[in-house]
Amino acid sequence: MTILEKILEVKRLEVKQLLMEEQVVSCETLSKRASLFETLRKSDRLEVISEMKRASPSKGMIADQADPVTQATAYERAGAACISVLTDKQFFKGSFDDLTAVAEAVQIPILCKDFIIHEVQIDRAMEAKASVILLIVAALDDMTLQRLHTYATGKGLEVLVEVHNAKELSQALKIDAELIGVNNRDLRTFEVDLSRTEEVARIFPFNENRVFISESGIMSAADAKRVASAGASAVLVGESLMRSDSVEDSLRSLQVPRGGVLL
Ligand SMILES: O=C(O)c1ccccc1NCC(=O)[C@H](O)[C@H](O)COP(=O)(O)O
Repeated sequence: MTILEKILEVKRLEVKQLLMEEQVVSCETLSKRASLFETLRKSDRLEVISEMKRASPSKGMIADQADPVTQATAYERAGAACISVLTDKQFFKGSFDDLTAVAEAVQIPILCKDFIIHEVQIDRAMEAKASVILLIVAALDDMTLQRLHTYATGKGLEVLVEVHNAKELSQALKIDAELIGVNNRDLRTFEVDLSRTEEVARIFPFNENRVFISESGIMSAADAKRVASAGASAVLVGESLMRSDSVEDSLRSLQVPRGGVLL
């Protein structure tokens, strides 16, 4: 069984639990935050979606003592476009309390980074004050991807649709995703390869209705320049910022000029 399959098994149990508890209220209003899509579309530098990441299946413990609010406020001061908060407990040592604490401490968009397979998790993310959710194409069949995308956008949330190859990109394009992220990490083998971003960028139909984001494995300004010149508008960065002794300087060093297609 791959790690993704294991994670999804746990998520199915969490969904059952959430549906039984009937505690999640379906929120109809969103806290007012800037649109991540508009921020990325208008920017002429590579923007950073910086992640609160204590641990991961591939690296084990990364920063067990990290305080989400301290981390998030440093990210915001350094000009992050968005803060991604891992909310999964079992594999990433995150929580919805982390998400809410971060959302209450900063003004910028907040991404709920979890493995969403059901509407009730979208309600949970919204209740915890997320303004963006993640949908991973590899975790969903076409119909569920479409249904969850429609559900989330209908509630005013933005959706980052994560792909890993050309086939998944075509699935993301079919649902008119605006925020499309290429994960450089293979979620089945953990192998990280920035050439994933370059390969998908070659066939990415750049236009003003969608932005291209490079996710995972960005460790340096050189990595940032590499994916920016492939056409990325933003990078999603966790580990290297969590391990940095100077979070703000590290984040700023990734905000390189956009090298790709400016629309
Ligand atoms: O990070 C992992 O080990 C992992 C394993 C299985 C599924 C997802 C995983 N990570 C989620 C992410 O996408 C990353 O946290 C995010 O892109 C940041 O990556 P990095 O900068 O390499 O920490």
